[in-house]
Amino acid sequence: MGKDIGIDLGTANVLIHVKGKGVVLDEPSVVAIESDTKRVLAVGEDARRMVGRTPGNIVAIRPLMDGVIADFEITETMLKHFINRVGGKNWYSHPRILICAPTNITSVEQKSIREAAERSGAKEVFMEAEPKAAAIGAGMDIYEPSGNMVVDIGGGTTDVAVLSMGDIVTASSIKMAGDKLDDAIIRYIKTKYKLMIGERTAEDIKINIGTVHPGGRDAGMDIRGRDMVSGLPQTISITSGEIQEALWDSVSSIVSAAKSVLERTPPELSADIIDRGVILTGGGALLHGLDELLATELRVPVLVAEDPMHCVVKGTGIMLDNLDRVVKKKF
Ligand SMILES: Nc1ncnc2c1ncn2[C@@H]1O[C@H](COP(=O)(O)OP(=O)(O)OP(=O)(O)O)[C@@H](O)[C@H]1O
Repeated sequence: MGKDIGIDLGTANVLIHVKGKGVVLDEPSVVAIESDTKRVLAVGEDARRMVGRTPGNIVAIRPLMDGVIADFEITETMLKHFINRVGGKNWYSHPRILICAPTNITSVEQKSIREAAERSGAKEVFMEAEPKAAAIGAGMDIYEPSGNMVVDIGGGTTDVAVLSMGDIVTASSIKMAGDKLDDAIIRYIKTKYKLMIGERTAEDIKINIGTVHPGGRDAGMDIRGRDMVSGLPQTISITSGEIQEALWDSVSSIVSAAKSVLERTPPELSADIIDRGVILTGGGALLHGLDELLATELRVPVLVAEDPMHCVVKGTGIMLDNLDRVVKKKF
């Protein structure tokens, strides 16, 4: 008998839940390949360490971009690799797979996610909207007739949704999330200091000293990059205040997306959201000060879910228990 598995196929990370076992895999969505032979050299964390550090004939690819598949073959290779790793020799037959996707992707994009899962060995593929899985994984009771609002900020997309009676009432999905915040930091440092830094450094800055709440954090960091004028390596010091400035425009789009969903929400459900608060999930929920900024802007309580990066995959795990009943094959 095959086991059912739930997959959070994210732009930044892939997480897999195996029914009866829990979350068994949490790896970056990166594949390193030799460009001339197309041979796969590493997948996941091993490949991530190579990002920005590969010699000419090796490329470290992130096959998903903005929440959707950018490179189909590499996504399939990556999924197969991860599914085999968690199943090992124990897959007696092909598993049923529940996989999540952002809410506003096109039917072609949906089809390509489904096909990648099918070609990775699934017997049957079920798809579910990411914010629904996130809300369930965050412990919200979305099956009651009351309003629950979730903001899931990943690497590629921010998905905002109000859910009631098991379904999405209003939603918005924007291609503004962790990756674009890193890009904003790269651009800021390039413009202000004429210093080129890599994606990994930008992410480290965001996590270690970044904030979006005025005066919320007062930290500093020495960073290294390549001076654009001399072409030589250089070290500079930056502060949390500068990163807040760098992130301002990008974070404003996340705030606007959340506002627009609230504005379209029926008043009874809005009243429930005032009582229960908005729940933040995804890695972006950990961005320093985002909860406070959203609470100020939306004028409702905002809470970060426990273990926000695991909410979607945990949600798939809970839905696996009732796969035939609660999940549609299409959404
Ligand atoms: N402490 C932190 N502060 C700010 N951002 C963080 C922190 N920890 C992780 N992140 C960011 O969270 C993002 C990854 O989150 P997550 O794994 O939820 O995304 P994903 O599910 O792969 O993406 P998507 O749902 O968009 O496809 C990355 O951009 C990462 O930089």
